[in-house]
Amino acid sequence: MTSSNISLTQFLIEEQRAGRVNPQLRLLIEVVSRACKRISIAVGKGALGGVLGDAGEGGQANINVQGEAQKKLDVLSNEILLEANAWGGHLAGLASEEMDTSQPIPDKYPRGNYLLLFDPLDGSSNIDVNVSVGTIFSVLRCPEGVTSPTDADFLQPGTAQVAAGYCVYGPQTTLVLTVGHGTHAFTLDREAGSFVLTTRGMTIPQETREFAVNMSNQRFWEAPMQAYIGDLLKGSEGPRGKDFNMRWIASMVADVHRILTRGGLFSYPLDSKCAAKGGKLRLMYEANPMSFLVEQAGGAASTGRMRMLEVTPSGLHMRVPVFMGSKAEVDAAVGYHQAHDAQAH
Ligand SMILES: O=P(O)(O)OC[C@H]1O[C@](O)(COP(=O)(O)O)[C@@H](O)[C@@H]1O
Ligand SMILES: [Mg+2]
Ligand SMILES: [Mg+2]
Repeated sequence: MTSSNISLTQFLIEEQRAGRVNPQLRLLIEVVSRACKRISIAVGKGALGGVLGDAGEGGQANINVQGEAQKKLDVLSNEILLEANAWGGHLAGLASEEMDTSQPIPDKYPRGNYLLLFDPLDGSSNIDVNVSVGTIFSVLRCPEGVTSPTDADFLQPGTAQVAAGYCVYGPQTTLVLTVGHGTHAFTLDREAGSFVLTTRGMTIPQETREFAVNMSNQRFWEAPMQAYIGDLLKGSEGPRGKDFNMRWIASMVADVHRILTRGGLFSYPLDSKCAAKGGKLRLMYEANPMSFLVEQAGGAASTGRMRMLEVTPSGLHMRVPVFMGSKAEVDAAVGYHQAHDAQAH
């Protein structure tokens, strides 16, 4: 990454002058980035901050709306994002992977025009073992005339997003952002306390020799996924004619960050364990914001059967199969699904 002297604040002012963000959206992104700084500090303290381990009392785990045991840092990150965004006047409502329903901004605060959705801490299983985790966020417009939004107001396709981003808490804390005009990376200068633009216009190579998937689920996958990965594993001796490498961090933010940096395919396909739920990853908090960032960097994102950003959400916590990254490789994976479905009819 090349360093610049442009802070996130300066970048957003430039974007505002160019007419690509308005003052309310600029404030929203600033507030989210400040919350990410606070989460980064909490993650960095680890055991010293008493933030590791499961949330809950008396040995009883807290189970969230996803049916998953919450980590202390899941709860803390959620609270940091809620608290930071409640009173600024830039939002009409918020929704989080960790909350059952959306929350309108309380009456005592001014309301803005935007809806914010987030996965406060992605890759929770990696928190306790000191492997990168992150925050993912998506911004939608509040429908015209709605002053107190309900869940239904959030059910907009990914194409309606006005901004999306993630912050990965790894060896460096990096915020990656799109407002619909390219995907840009900002690295946290820990001493100065500000995010500095380090890559303007991230670009994902079209071709790749690297894929990311949880291989332990192989026997639970659908036939087209079995066929696709089977051919990748045959390498130079198979129909793809080249050897592939595999990486799986099990933090979507970290896996997608690698792909935005050097290319690759990220996949969490449908499997028989998660089929009843529709998939593992969440459309509104994970798949849509990441798909927007990946498309803005020249990549592609699909469910395997349709463009991710065109999926009509049926619920706030809807889950979907995910394929994203280098365009030629996403197209290849989609091709296996199309061929299978065509044969089945
Ligand atoms: O443990 P698995 O099945 O490999 O799943 C890993 C995936 O689950 C996730 O951790 C889900 O996100 P949360 O940690 O926010 O629930 C993704 O980040 C990651 O890609
Ligand atoms: Mg997640
Ligand atoms: Mg999470």
